[in-house]
Amino acid sequence: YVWPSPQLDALESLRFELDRHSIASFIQPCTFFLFSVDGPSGRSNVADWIRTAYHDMATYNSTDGTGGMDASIRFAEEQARAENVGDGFNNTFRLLTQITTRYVSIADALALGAIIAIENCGGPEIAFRGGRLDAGEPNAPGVPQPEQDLQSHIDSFARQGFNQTEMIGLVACGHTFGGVQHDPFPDIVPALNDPNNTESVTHFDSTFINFDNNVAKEYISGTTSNPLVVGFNQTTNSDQRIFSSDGNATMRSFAQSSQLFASTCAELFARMLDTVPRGVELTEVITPLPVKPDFLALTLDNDTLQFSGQVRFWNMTEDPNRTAVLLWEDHSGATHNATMSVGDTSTGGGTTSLWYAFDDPGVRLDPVAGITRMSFSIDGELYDQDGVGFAVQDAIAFSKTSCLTNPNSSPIAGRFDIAVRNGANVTRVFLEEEVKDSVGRITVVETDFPRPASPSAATTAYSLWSLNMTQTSSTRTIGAEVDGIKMSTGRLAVLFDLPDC
Ligand code: HEM
Repeated sequence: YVWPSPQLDALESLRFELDRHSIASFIQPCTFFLFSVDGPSGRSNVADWIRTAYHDMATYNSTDGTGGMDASIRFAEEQARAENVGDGFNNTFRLLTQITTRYVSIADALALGAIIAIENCGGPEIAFRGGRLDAGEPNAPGVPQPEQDLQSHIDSFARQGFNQTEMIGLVACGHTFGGVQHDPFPDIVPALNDPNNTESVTHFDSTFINFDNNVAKEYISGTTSNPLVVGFNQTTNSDQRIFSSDGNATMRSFAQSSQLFASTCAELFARMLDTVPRGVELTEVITPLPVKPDFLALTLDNDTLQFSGQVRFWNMTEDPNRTAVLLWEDHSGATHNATMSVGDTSTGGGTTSLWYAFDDPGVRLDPVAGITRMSFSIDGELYDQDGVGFAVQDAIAFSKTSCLTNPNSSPIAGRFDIAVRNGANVTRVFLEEEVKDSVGRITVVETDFPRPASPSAATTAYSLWSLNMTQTSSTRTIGAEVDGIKMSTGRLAVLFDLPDC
């Protein structure tokens, strides 16, 4: 995709800058389980997330297009059903809702969590698309249960959009992680009284914390202890019935080839996560941008416009001899350049990225000339998104005239000034505040800056729009409507660091 795209940019960061976001910290190491009470529980966040994603999807009805990945399993009413026994679903949302924003739905967070868990615990790379929408109410039931017979499972997976071979695959792919707990399934697995497995989990294979084909190898060699294969209760041996339903052909092929198992699972997991209610349009598969600007900020300081930001170069490591240059074009078509300084690195997707910065206060621009787009040059090689450049919107900027009108009040009060470019088609400037609706979906509440009756000129190029506000604990950012299109600057509207008026 072409940068900027707020939703794709946000999803791309979560997917590929693992060490900068909280998701990865919950699955490092893959044995990590945040909710253990009495020591090692035998459970993991990883297994919880993957099972939750499957149970969310399993309500899909391919005939009428209802159900699917829409985070409806967050509703207590779904979790109260026998098909969703256990606290793993609640645990999952307690962690994964930490990364939801207006751009990242709860269902996208769930899909991302499952993908990052699988990939980072030995699994194959899985194609990730974003754009799932969160259900406003529970879906109809439909998750398979171990005591159902084979035909019910074949029918159930067919309703979900998977044929019999794919059913065998998806169950094996899921059951390479985790196991069955005694508490929710006392009729399937025994209490273990093991201080290293406090929740009495009988695991599906001997390597239950990571992805591999041992679930198939141990099944075929007859050494498995999968409680849904060799459980003492025949009725609940659903994996046994499913795995053997084609004469073990599929499981044998998985046991023989770890590569076939990995590639089959990559495809089936992607399809599972992309099974969404009819009408929901997913984005393209998100791949890392080779060059990605971020944290851009424009600040009007008297007669200069300061432009700061960072840019990430995918799969690049530091080299002190390199010259990294920011190039930008102004409204008159002239180009300018500045050398960037080397900043941080970030890792994710098995790759290290290098960040260059044109950090605070950044480069100084003539406000009249402004900026329209930028590109980057590394040792003379130009990065300009195939000629389109990286568009920069200078219609609005934060103005340094912003100040505290009442620094001693509680909460403190101040005036936020936004500089609006003269001649730009800016119809609104507003505060954005992300709030959760009654079912946990994030929406944005906007508070308009009054349009000044006679704009006070900040410079020859910009006029000020002002809003008096008090400090609240919630995070607010600045947005505007430019040429009829809403945009967010991402700029935080915080009062604490402003000078007194
Ligand atoms: C007929 C289909 C299936 C049945 C009857 C079934 C049944 C079960 C049962 C009874 C458990 C134990 C849950 C617990 O103790 O908390 C379990 C765990 C699990 N299932 Fe399935 N499952 C099926 C398909 C799938 C599929 C398709 C996936 C994913 C692709 C999946 C992923 C998991 C995972 C990751 C766990 C481990 C959870 C943990 O250890 O906390 N299952 N399954």
